[in-house]
Amino acid sequence: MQKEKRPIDLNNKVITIRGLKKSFDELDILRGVDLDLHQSENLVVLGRSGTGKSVLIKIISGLLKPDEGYVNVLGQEVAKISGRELDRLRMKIGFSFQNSALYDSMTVRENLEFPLVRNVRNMTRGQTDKLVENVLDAVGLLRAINQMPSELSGGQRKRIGIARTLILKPEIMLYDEPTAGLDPITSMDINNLINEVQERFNTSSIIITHDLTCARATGDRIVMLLEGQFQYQGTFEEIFRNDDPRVKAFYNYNFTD
Ligand SMILES: Nc1ncnc2c1ncn2[C@@H]1O[C@H](COP(=O)(O)OP(=O)(O)OP(=O)(O)O)[C@@H](O)[C@H]1O
Repeated sequence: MQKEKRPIDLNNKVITIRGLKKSFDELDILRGVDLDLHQSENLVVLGRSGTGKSVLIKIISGLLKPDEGYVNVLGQEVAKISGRELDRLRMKIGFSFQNSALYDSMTVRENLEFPLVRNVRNMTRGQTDKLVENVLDAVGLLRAINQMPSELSGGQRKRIGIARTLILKPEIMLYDEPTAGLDPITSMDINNLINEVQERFNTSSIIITHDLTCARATGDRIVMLLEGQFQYQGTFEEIFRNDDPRVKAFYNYNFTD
């Protein structure tokens, strides 16, 4: 299902990237990437495996250094800030990884408290409980508060992973393959959740995927990474109206047997 169009404030950017290049040995992965993420926008980055989508996310979050180019996140140039500033910046970025990376020996409640204990000082028991319940409610899993991750389905674990990220009230969400390994119905639930998070928490998000159903359902705007650069951008319809055989192949791979 196509996402309903939302008004985007083009003057309010939370990420600006210009001329980003990154190579590993002789392999040129990103060859001059330009990207803007606007406030409260869901931006989908589409690309085949190995095109550098994860590398891009790592550069945005300061885990990898660019070889060339300008990367500004929430007003700070990532390559130029100190380690401490980078830590503070990372607190404003929520990551939803492919595997939800929950601690199996902890209950859902303990998993959600973990980032608070590590990052926020002087919280009372009552404040902690309230935050945990609030994010669990946001992902529709309040009832799972005392369960162990092993008792949950893949989709539920994914939701708890997203709740754990939301607990620190991130301004930017980075979703890496949010629907990977999930069945179509559970995937649709996660797509809806991504949109609900956008509405409820006013986050700006980058959604990395090669699942076109996810792209269509969540993306206010879609960019396509081909051969190290964003070659096309627009709405889902605008991108796939294109005659470029590489774009057509991507579409056919997703929607035909
Ligand atoms: N730290 C690294 N050292 C060397 N090569 C790397 C490193 N990180 C990524 N690469 C290479 O960069 C390329 C892009 O990797 P990346 O993980 O960004 O792909 P991707 O688009 O996210 O793919 P997928 O959809 O399969 O996750 C790959 O060829 C990978 O081997």
